[in-house]
Amino acid sequence: MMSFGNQVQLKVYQQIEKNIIPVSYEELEAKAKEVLDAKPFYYVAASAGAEVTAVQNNRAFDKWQIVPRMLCDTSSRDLSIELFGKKLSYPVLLAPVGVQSIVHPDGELATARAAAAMDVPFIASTASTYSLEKIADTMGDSPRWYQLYWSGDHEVAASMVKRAEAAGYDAIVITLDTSMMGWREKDIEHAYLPFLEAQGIGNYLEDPVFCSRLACPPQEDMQAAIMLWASIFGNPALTWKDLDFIKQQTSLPILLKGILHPDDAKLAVEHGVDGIIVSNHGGRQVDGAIPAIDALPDIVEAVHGQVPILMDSGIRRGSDILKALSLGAKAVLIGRPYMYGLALAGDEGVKQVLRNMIADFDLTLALSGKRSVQELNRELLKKG
Ligand SMILES: Cc1cc2nc3c(=O)[nH]c(=O)nc-3n(C[C@H](O)[C@H](O)[C@H](O)COP(=O)(O)O)c2cc1C
Ligand SMILES: O=C(O)C(=O)c1ccccc1
Repeated sequence: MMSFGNQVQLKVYQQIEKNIIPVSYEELEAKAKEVLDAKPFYYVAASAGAEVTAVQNNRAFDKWQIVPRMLCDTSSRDLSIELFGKKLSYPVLLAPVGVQSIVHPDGELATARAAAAMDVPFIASTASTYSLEKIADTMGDSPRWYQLYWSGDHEVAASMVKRAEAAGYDAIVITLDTSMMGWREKDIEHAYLPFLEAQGIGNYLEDPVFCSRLACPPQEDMQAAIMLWASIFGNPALTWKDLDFIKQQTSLPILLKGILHPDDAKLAVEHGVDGIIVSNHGGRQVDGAIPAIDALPDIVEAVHGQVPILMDSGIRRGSDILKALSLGAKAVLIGRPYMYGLALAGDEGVKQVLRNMIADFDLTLALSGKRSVQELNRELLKKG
């Protein structure tokens, strides 16, 4: 009986399928730094302020220690989960990341191809270089979710959601933590804001409502389109009451991304959302914010299993996934690791990052004495 994890190991050992990119996260990042120009590299790698939260996102996992169990017959394992009535092969999704063409010309299209090949859902960003329809077209029936940046122009937000539903996306993720960009020192020093270029707003440029707000087609006056984008991108005036508006636009499940406070998690449930993503945006928004893995346990407790809770920010290896799931997350999202895979080797690179991370998780699960994601709980962990 050979598990997913063992198969991946064996293939690499036998050189049938060589790793074309580094395996370790640290080397992956170092290699991406070599091949990318400084501006796009730091746009991806850097975070807000002194990057305390970004560093803590990773370190905070070390506090939790796995206490493996023995003699549990882990010869066959099931990594699948069910979310919103659909089976997913793994408890892993690709986090929404905007402007992906800054690291690879195929951008989100390459990521979408890799996601489909690996049967891992891709959460396409509102701020994608390629339109949400073009992304969907590369994915066949493979699972995909859509991430909404709820713009100051409600009709544009509604249009995005309706387009996503028409293009076969399975869920809507509303990101709440980025009503404006955080204070990112590297990007300010570099005077680099990729969404102030045409490639950054590709998905908006194909939105009929967005274009209807322009005096002429965007191709004739790109500067005007970019200025319009900048004026409507974020919406710091939103409140919980506004959620009803989006709910009325779609029958898809709605998740809120960027929840860190247990009281907000309770409010989310009270307002009828279908899921929560615990996240601090990879440390890119509020420097000094609580690491996502530290916010997770209190939120799990506050929500009492009423809706699924996912998490991201700092997932780098299989053991991180195991810890997050043992603390009550239903699934995790990964961000920067796959962006480096994309930068280094396009869709093949994204595939390999996913394959390695899932193989590592599968082996860590087995060696901890567990056969399935359902068997994971807090009893497997000790707080060190
Ligand atoms: C370059 C970059 C762009 C991002 N763009 C978006 C976005 O468009 N929408 C969104 O909800 N989150 C965005 N995020 C945040 C990710 O979805 C995710 O929360 C974060 O990357 C997870 O942390 P990790 O990178 O430590 O895995 C972005 C992150 C990065 C690194
Ligand atoms: O950079 C980000 O973190 C992000 O969320 C974003 C927002 C708008 C455009 C591109 C990326």
